[in-house]
Amino acid sequence: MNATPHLYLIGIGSNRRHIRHGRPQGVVEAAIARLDTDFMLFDASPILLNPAFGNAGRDFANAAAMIETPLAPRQMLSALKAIESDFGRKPGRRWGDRVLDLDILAWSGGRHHSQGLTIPHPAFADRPSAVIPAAAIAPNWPLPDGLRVRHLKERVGKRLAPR
Ligand SMILES: Nc1nc2c(c(=O)[nH]1)N=C(CO)CN2
Repeated sequence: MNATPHLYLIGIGSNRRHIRHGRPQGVVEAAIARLDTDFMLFDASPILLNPAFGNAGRDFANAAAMIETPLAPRQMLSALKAIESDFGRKPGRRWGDRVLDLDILAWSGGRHHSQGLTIPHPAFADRPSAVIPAAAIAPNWPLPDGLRVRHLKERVGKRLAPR
C-alpha cells in the first residue's frame, strides 16, 4: 500500500428512505458517521436539502466530507462503492433515485483519469448540491484549473433557483 496520505473531497447524496436510517438526511448523517469510522474524517458540511436536478425525482439531502487516507483513487472508489452497497444501493441506474451516492469530487493529487473515474468529478463545478457543501468545509481547496472551491460557489450561487 502507498503510505503517502492523500486528501479527498467527497460528495454525499441521498433521496430515498433507508429502513434503519430513515429519511435522506438520516442516511447522509449515517454515511458521514461511516466515513468517520472507515477513514480519517477531517470535516463534514451541514446537510443541504434541495430539489433533484435531472430526472431523479424526489428531493435530495447532500453534504460534503474531507478525508485523509493512503488509498489511491481507484482504491478509494472501491471503498466508497462498498459503502454505497452496504447502504443498499443497486448499481447501474445512473440517474435513478438512490439510497446513497458517494462521489469523489476532488483529491490532493490533481487530475486523475482511469476507467470509469475522472477527478475532479466532471459535474462538480455545475452542481450547487456538491459545490455549496464543499465550499462550507473547503473554500480554499485548489482545483487543477487554478480556481478554488469558493470560486465555484460564487458561480453556481448565481444560478440557484429559489424554491
Ligand atoms: N439535488 C440533487 N440532485 C441530484 C443528485 C444530487 O446529489 N443532488 N444526484 C443525482 C445523480 O447523481 C441526480 N440529481
